Amino acid sequence: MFLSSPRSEILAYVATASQMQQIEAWLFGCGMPVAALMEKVGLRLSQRMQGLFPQQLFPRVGVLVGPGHNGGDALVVARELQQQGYQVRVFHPFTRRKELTGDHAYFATSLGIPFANHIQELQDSDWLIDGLFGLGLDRPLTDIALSTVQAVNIWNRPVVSIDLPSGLHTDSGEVLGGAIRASHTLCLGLWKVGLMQDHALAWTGELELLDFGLPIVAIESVLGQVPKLQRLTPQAIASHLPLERPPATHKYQQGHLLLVGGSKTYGGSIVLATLAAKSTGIGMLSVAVPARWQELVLHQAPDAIVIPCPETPEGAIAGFPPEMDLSAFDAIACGPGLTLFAEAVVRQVLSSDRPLILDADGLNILAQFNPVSSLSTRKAPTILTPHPGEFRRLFPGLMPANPNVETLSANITHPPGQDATALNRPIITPQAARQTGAIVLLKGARTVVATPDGRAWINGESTPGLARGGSGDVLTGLIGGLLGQIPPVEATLTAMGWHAQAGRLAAKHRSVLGVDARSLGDFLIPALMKLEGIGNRE
Ligand SMILES: NC(=O)C1=CN([C@@H]2O[C@H](COP(=O)(O)OP(=O)(O)OC[C@H]3O[C@@H](n4cnc5c(N)ncnc54)[C@H](O)[C@@H]3O)[C@@H](O)[C@H]2O)[C@H](O)CC1
Ligand SMILES: [K+]
Repeated sequence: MFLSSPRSEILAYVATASQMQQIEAWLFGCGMPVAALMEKVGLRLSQRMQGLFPQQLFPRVGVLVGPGHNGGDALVVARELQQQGYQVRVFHPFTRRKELTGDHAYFATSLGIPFANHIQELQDSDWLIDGLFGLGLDRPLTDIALSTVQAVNIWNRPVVSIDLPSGLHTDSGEVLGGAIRASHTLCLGLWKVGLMQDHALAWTGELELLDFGLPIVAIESVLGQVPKLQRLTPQAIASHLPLERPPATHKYQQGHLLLVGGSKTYGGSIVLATLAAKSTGIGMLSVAVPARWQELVLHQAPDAIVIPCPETPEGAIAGFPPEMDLSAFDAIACGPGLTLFAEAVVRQVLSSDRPLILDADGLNILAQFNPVSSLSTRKAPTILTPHPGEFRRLFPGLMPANPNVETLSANITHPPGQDATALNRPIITPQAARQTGAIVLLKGARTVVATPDGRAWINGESTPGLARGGSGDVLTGLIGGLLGQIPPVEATLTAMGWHAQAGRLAAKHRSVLGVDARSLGDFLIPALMKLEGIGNRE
C-alpha cells in the first residue's frame, strides 16, 4: 500500500539522526570501511554537484569543512572537483577533528588545494559547498562556526549543503544558533525528520535525496520492514489514481458520499467541498445543508442530491430530516462552514457506523466533547483533518495553547538548553492518531498523515499557494469522495497528494497568488491527468 518497488519504498523512509548512526554502525560492524563509505558518498555528491554547477559556468567553488565526517565528505568532493578542473578553495577552521577528516585534509593539501585562513577569502566563489555539520550537530553553533555561517549567508551565493544545512537539528529541524541558508540540500541515504518540518523549508532550498546505495538489509535492520515515517511522493499517489473503473458498472457501485456543512454565515465552503468531491468520480453525492442553500448548491452541482435541513436560531444545521438514514451512505464528510452551533449533527454522524471525515467546525465541536472517548467507541474509520489551531484545541496535551509557540512534544530529544520552539508534526500526529484511534491529517507546508498503528507519511511536495481560506474545504471534498470508494488510509493519502499537486499546477499556471480555492478545484482534474501520466510511466 503506497509502496512501489522495494528500493523506492526504502527511499521514502524518513530517519532520525540516531537511526542513521545505527545504520552506519551496522555497516561498519559488518566490515564496510568508514573511508570506503565516505569515498562512495563523496563521489556521488561530486557527480551531482557537477550537474548542478557545471565547471564551465561555475569554476570557483568554496568548500566549508567541519570537524566531523560531514567535513570529510566535503573534502572528498573538493578533491574530486579539483580533478575536474574547478578552482577549489577550502575553509576548515577546526584543529580538533575526526581522524578520517584529518587524513582527507592532509591529502587535499598535498594535492595543492589551498586552505584559506579567513572565510572572506572565499567570498568571490561562484558557489559554495557546506560541509560544516551534518548528523553530528549536537549543540548550537558558536564562535567561528557561527561567524562562518553568518558570513556566508550574507553573500547570497548558491550553497549546496551536504546532508543537512549546517546548524539545523537533524530531528527537529530547529536552527541551533544559526544555520546555512542553502540553495540545495543533498540529503544522504535517507530523508531526515528535521528536513521534513515546515520551519526547515526556509533553510533547505531545493531538497534532494542522494541515494548512495545503502543496503536495504542495513536499513531494515534498524527501521524494520514497516516504515514508521515516509515521505509521500507524486509517484506513490499516481499509483492510486485514477481509481479503477470496471467496464460494466453503475453509479451505485462507485460509492455514495454524504457531505454535511454550511450555515447562514458560510454557504461557499460546502460548495467547494461538493465540487471537489465530484472530481473523485464518486457515484452518488448527497449534500445536507441549511434549507436556505439548497438552490445555491443545486445550481453549482445539479448532479448532487441536496438535502434541505432545518436551521438553529443561529443559522446552523439543527438536525437531519427525520427520514434520513445515515447507513445509506458509504462515507460521510462533515464540517465545512458548519459553525459551532451544529452540535446535534456532529453527534449524529459520530454515533453512525459510517466511515467519517471530520473537518473545520466539525473538529471544533468534537473538541468540545472529549475527542478520545467520543472516537474510541466508533466502529467505523474516522479521519480528522485539523490545521494547527484545530489540532491544539483537540490535543492540548500534544501542542500548547499558546498560538505563538509550537513546541516539540516531550519525547523528542533535542539539544539541552534549547527551548523547544518548533512543532514536530511527524511526532505529535501519530500520537494523536494513537490516542483517538483515528487517522489524523495535520495540515501545514508539509502535511502529515498518521494512522493509529504509528505509521506516518509526510507530504513531500506542496505550495504556499494553498495557505488560504477554502483550500481545506477542497481537501475535505476530495477525502470524502475517495473515502466513498477506497479504504480510508489510501483515500487520505491520495487526497493529500492530489490536493498538493493540484495546488502546484494551479500555482504554475496562475502564480502562487492565483491558487484561490475555486481555481484549485478547477485544477483537480488537470492534476489528475498529470498524475495519470506519471503512473503510466512507472
Ligand atoms: N548518513 C550516512 O550514512 C553517512 C553520513 N556520512 C557523513 O557523516 C556525517 C555525520 O558525521 P559526524 O562526524 O557524526 O557529524 P558531523 O560531521 O555533523 O560533525 C559533528 C562534529 O562536530 C562537533 N560539533 C557538533 N556540534 C557542534 C557545534 N555546534 N560546534 C562545533 N562543533 C560541533 C561534534 O562534536 C562532532 O565532532 C553525515 O552528516 C554525513 O555527512 C558519512 O560520510 C557517510 C555515511
Ligand atoms: K552540512
